[in-house]
Amino acid sequence: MTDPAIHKGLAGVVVDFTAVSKVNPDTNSLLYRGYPVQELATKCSFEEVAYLLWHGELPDERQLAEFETLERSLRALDDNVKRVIDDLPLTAHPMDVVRTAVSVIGANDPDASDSSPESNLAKSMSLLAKLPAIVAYDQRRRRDQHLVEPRDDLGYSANFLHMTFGDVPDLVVVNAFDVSMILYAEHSFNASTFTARVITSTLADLYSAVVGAIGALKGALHGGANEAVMHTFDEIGSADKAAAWLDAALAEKRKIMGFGHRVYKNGDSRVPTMKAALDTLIAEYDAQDLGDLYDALETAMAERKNIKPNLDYPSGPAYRLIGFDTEMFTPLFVASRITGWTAHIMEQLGSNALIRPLSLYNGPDERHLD
Ligand SMILES: CC(=O)SCCNC(=O)CCNC(=O)[C@H](O)C(C)(C)COP(=O)(O)OP(=O)(O)OC[C@H]1O[C@@H](n2cnc3c(N)ncnc32)[C@H](O)[C@@H]1OP(=O)(O)O
Ligand SMILES: O=C([O-])CC(=O)C(=O)O
Repeated sequence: MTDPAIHKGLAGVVVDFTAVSKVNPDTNSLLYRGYPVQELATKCSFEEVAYLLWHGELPDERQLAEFETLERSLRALDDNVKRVIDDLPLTAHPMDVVRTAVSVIGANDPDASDSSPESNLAKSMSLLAKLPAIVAYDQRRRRDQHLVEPRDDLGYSANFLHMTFGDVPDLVVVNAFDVSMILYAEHSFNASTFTARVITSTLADLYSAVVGAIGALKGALHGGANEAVMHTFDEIGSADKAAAWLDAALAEKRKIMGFGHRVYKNGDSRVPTMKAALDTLIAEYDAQDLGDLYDALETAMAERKNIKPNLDYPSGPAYRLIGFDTEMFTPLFVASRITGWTAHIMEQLGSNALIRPLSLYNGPDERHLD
């Protein structure tokens, strides 16, 4: 009997249907519930996109107003969550802080194990509303600054920046941030979403699935790359050093963070939109040096490896310009991706099958104790 084929990393394996999003590398497109993400990024708010991902349709005026009112009412952090964050050392990575905070919220929810669609939607909304407060609180405590309370007269992104920096930046900055939130929201069966679906498939609760997804997103091959891109930029220093730096890095067989993708082999569909948002920030902050470095590394990588940037490449420098510390970048991804993760958790539960693949044993032959 021949051995079954092994699909290392599940590359190329189709494991289920999804109606949440469609990633098409042939047309270099990404649809959320049928809508091109570029159109959503220019015409919709992050709140409308969250509604779309959860409900399958964009909200009408009344539905959006209700959604916004509810989201704004849930933004404040409970004291028990703040206390747990306060007790975590500053040596803890912010992703560990977010992961722990979500776990605490879950442990304090008396309805944690109610997996009805209504309850899971309510939990998803609560996490969507609270994640900005968690990220902002952690960013501020690392800067020895006090908590800034949420404002319910502001939209999601403006309030997120207000809670982080103590004021609302120019509209161009809020818009660029909102675009990044929309682009990061959903991407089919990526590693963190698949993790959430695996955990959900055991009938564990939504919080457990989200905590697991945060763990999967932390890695540098996935969400952690937006932070790693900035470390690369800091290591290189300036545009004129990019090509030599890249040659040395490739000679050492290093992976260049923010480049390459498991599904897209000819460029990430989201990059042009995020690069345009980055360009508005470069103009706003008069940061052409950063833009030059971005272009120089991208060009050198294309020449040497013909590998294109993924979404983390423009997002990292955008978050730097907005003012976030580098290690806060992946938690920003969490704040956005909570929408996609929870949409998939609800979809998985809607037609569940335990996810349990097979493996081919290659250990010692059967043997026995004397
Ligand atoms: C939002 C996101 O999560 S997007 C992904 C973010 N992650 C990163 O930016 C990390 C850097 N990129 C990578 O490590 C990879 O491109 C991945 C993990 C994203 C995709 O990996 P895979 O689909 O497994 O591709 P794989 O690693 O097999 O790459 C194919 C070839 O391209 C090379 N390659 C791919 N990406 C890179 C890179 N960023 N730097 C250098 N070489 C690369 C590989 O070394 C390999 O070369 P080889 O055939 O000579 O061995
Ligand atoms: O799809 C992937 O493998 C990774 C990615 O781009 C994402 O999760 O946004």
